Amino acid sequence: MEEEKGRRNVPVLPWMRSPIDVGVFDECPLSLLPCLHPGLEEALRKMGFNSLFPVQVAVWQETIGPGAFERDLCINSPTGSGKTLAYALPIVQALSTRNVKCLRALVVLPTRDLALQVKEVFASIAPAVGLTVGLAVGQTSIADEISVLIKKPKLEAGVFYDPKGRPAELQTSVDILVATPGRLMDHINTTKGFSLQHLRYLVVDETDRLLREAYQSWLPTVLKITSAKENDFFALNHTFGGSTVGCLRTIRKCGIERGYKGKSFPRLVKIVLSATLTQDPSKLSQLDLHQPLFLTTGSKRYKLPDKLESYNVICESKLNKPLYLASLLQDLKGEKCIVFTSKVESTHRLCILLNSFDGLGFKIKEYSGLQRQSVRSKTLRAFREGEVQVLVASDAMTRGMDVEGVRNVINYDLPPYIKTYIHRAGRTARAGQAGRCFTLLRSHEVKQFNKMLQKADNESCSTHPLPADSIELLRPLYISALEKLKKCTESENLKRRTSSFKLSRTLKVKKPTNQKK
Ligand SMILES: Nc1ncnc2c1ncn2[C@@H]1O[C@H](COP(=O)(O)OP(=O)(O)OP(=O)(O)O)[C@@H](O)[C@H]1O
Repeated sequence: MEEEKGRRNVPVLPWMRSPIDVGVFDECPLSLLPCLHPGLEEALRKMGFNSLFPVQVAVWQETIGPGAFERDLCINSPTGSGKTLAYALPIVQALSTRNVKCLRALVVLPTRDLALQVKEVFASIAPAVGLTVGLAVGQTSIADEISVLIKKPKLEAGVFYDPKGRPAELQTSVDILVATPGRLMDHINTTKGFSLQHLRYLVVDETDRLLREAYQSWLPTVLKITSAKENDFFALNHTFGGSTVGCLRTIRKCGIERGYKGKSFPRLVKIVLSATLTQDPSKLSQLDLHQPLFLTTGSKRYKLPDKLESYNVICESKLNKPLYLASLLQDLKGEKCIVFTSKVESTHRLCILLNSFDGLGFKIKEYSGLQRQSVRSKTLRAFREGEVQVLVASDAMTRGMDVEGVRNVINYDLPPYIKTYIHRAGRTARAGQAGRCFTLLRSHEVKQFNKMLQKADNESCSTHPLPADSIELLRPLYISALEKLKKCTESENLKRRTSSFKLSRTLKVKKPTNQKK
């Protein structure tokens, strides 16, 4: 049985079997980091960073260091270990010598809030070396986005006009673009002047999440555009919506380097990352990786942050779970905390219920995929600024979100997979800080839960006791909170029914007019 378990942990792909262990790297003070651009060092110090984290040092070595971006990188490193800067810094440093402004680096993320967060990291360092960062996430109208991303070109050194192509009119005005797949595809398909022709770096962050869904085939589309040979560009111009691809060309050095040999265009360098990177060959093959190098931490497939403490909280019955949660929140005394539920509907109900508990004394808000993006962003801002202490969240919050000062994560619902546990728990204990993850369980679930934790090298998960008197004191408040929840749900249902009735009446009134037409 043990052997079988062991065998299951061995990656199928040969290049994954001899990874670089990020765990053997130490933090490196900025002053000792070889080749770091002085402008970037200054920008990092302004961010309060005086050294690079191990994963950042390891990636630096494979990109700016002797590795020289020769291999595509697959990075599996714990939550909060600093993966964003691990790719942002070498890309910005490598592009700092560029002469012509055009889109050279594309970073794709699964959600808008994550993309905004990553854009902030690039925006903190890129201007120090004269680079511009753009965002394509659908936060503003497509017209507004285009006005930022595309500009009328000036012919600069290194660019020549191609008489065979169409006249140069428009070109991308950012060097680095952070995008979500949907909006990226909108620009590829319809935005005049949006070109990936000069792309040198492609980052697929939260890779396993992005590979799980097709998202309008963004990946094959990007790979097709960027792997095209020089002669194919005109053809692609027609295939991908008539952008000005083919009009401008950057004259590039075509060295006899690994991966470049015999090609007139340097290959696209890919960096893929996650705290739970997939090892599935069929998924990874979609990325068309070039001599991939696997960087991971330790020998286990999954790793939790070093300073994360995991606890379970035993609830005597399913019905009383909210009571235990309220008691736990009280015990945590208003420390910044994220409570995870497994369904958007329960997120909503639980948030109303907690807010109906008189005297809990802290601000509680909901963050879920059911809400409009603008509402979510507002809540997130309030949580970051400390105006909200408890966020009741669906799994929309699980991945990548980085909020300073989150001391506790609570799994109100048992996470279905170890990957879910890792990403949820990873909202705390970030950047070497301490953090705690509590999971509310019924006693019969403890065995299953412990078994799941072992997959992440976590053998010890002790029980966090709640004072019995605090539960008893909260019980009457819980009963009245349930009443308030019932009233609130009824009034919400009534509102929903009324608005759908009004909508159906409006449609009926309009119908004859449409039929006439
Ligand atoms: N060199 C550094 N020094 C100090 N803090 C850093 C450094 N690098 C990153 N950080 C901080 O560490 C935190 C986590 O970084 P980041 O969000 O990149 O983690 P991650 O590995 O991508 O996590 P996840 O897997 O959850 O997305 C951020 O708050 C970031 O500002």
